[in-house]
Amino acid sequence: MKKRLLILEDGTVFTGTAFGSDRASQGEVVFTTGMTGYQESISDPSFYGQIVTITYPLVGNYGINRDDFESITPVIRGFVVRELAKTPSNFRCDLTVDDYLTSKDIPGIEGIDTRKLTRIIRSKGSVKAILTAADEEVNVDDIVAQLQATPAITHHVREVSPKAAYPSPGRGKRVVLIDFGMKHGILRELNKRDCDVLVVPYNTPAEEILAWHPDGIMLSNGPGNPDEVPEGIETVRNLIGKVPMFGICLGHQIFSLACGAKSFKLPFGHRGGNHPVKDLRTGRTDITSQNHGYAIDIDSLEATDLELTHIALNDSTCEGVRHKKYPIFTVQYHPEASPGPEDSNHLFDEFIEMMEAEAGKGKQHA
Ligand SMILES: NC(=O)CC[C@H](N)C(=O)O
Repeated sequence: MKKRLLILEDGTVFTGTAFGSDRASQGEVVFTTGMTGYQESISDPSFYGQIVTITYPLVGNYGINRDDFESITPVIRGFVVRELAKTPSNFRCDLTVDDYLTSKDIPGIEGIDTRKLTRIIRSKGSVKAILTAADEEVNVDDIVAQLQATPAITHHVREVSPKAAYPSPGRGKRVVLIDFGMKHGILRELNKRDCDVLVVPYNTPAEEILAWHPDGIMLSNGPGNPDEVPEGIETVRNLIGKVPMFGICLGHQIFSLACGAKSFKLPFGHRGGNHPVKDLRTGRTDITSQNHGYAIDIDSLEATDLELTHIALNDSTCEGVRHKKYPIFTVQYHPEASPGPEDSNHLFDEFIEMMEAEAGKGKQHA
């Protein structure tokens, strides 16, 4: 068994056992509190550039299966667990996490104190780290200096958004889905409702989108800082008021920025399948799936046409908004919830109803 090190920019060194790829890797370490759903997390493009640690102590016990991927190519920089199951047992299991990560050239480390790691992230905030072999030549001071000098990764969305548009046909509502690094779950939910979906790259101009005569626009999740997606913000700004919209996570942030709101980086993010969110209009609390490091500043909504609709009950940050004049709503959490609870799945039905209501208005005017 090969030894591997996880070295943090504050100088903390964790020594564990290597699995997955043999290469060294660098990224921002983030923790997620989901007790299951590691396959969906590994393949969620919103984790681009990040080393993911799971707080639940045993990971991999049902293996990797054919059906639960959220994207074709996983883009995490590393995977950190307390204990990795070597002999998964599940009727859907195709291969082990170790074999899967090896095939995708992603390094992992197991046998480290993931609680300690999580407490460091919670108290220090965003932490850069490197995963490397435990050789004699490793000079921790040099690595720490290198980590501290490395600028944060930018342009995440460009790396994960498709290069060209493609259809996912249906007979129902025509939806243009702007893919900022989409989880497949979003497409799955639209397909389930028979939507005629056209998936387009993040930098598709508004005129091109409108030329498809969509009934609605879906803004996907995606990685990185929403302020670094000016093309997306511009496109969305030019679509407001022209067609109903529904946004999720990065899509929610980009829409809010397009309306004049501001975003900020959360101290350590919201990641997991157990985050309570309150709908301020109904008083109902949903348990939600989340994966975000940024949030929209609630105070900045005042100068916009947006109404705050949802808040996180753990830290009272913004979890959803609605446009005061146009049929547009967006949420910071994941109603497509893979992995996670399905409490908020009804939002996709509301999107369909919103498109139907808008189409009805068009007929009355005709
Ligand atoms: N899942 C997402 O879309 C994440 C949005 C954004 N990248 C954030 O971290 O806040």
